[in-house]
Amino acid sequence: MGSVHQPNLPVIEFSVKESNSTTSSSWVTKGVEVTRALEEYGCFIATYDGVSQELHDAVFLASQQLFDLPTEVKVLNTSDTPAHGYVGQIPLIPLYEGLGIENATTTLGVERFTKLMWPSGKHSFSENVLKYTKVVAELDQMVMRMVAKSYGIEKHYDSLLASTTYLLKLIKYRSPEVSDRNLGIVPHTDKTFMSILHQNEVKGLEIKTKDGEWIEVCPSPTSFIVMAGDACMAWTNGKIEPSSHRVMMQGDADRYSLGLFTFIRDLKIETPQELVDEDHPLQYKALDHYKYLHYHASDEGMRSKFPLKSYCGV
Ligand SMILES: O=C(O)CCC(=O)C(=O)O
Ligand SMILES: [Fe+2]
Repeated sequence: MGSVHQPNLPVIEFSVKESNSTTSSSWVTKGVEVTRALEEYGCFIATYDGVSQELHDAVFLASQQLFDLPTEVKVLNTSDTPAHGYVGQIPLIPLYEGLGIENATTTLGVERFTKLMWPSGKHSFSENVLKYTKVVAELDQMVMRMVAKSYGIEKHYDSLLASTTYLLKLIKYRSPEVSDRNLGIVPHTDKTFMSILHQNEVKGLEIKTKDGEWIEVCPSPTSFIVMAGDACMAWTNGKIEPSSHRVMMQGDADRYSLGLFTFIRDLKIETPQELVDEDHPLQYKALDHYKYLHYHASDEGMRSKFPLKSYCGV
């Protein structure tokens, strides 16, 4: 190892204060930086002051309490959409357990979930989760507005934003026993529009660069991994390509992570004309995001090496 070159992901600083200064020159410059990072790596590290240390600790504690519930309770979290409900006890990835909260930036969505898990109520869970999702959704919207502005497609982003829904995925990886493989989650790209990941103090997330190297992402309470999903690739005519990532577990501590995922509902995702020309012909037909999620979970979709292309490639 020793001299092996370890590339780093770009780190870009964000502040809640910035979300309204969308015309300042520093905002525009940052937008160019963000877009370049997404084009080059499919993701970047955002440092963000929106989640205080206190809120960080509170949501990870809430997550721990959630996973401590009996399996019979956790499986009550079902969904019509693949991988949006409870996922666990999968032989290929025995360390992994995930629970999804749909409409996670709304009081209704979060309270519905809380009631399902704690029928007699657990106000602190709803309160902290909602605080977290709202402030991280602001980061998502800042990033996407910057990308849209730098491509000159802001008005198209406005209509996408109006149809954006947020799924909060709470994830636990138990520490591997001697007989376990240490694979936490298999290499994959996200089927989302965008994903924002956050991990507790236990590392494990690895991201593959275009050169095929795996980069470890160091956990920090103020760092978020902003990552493009397949739907973003279709929207940007392939300019932004999602990165493959996986989780590898080591040591004897359990790992908790949070993913705030965006999906586009009730609107077909169409590549803006501004991104299509003779040198950049249209790559993807208009995409129904939820139908794509079902396709991806079908036998045909699972067999496909590149499901986005087999589903809606031109
Ligand atoms: O746990 C992590 O850090 C990554 C989770 C992930 O990649 C996913 O849920 O799609
Ligand atoms: Fe992922």
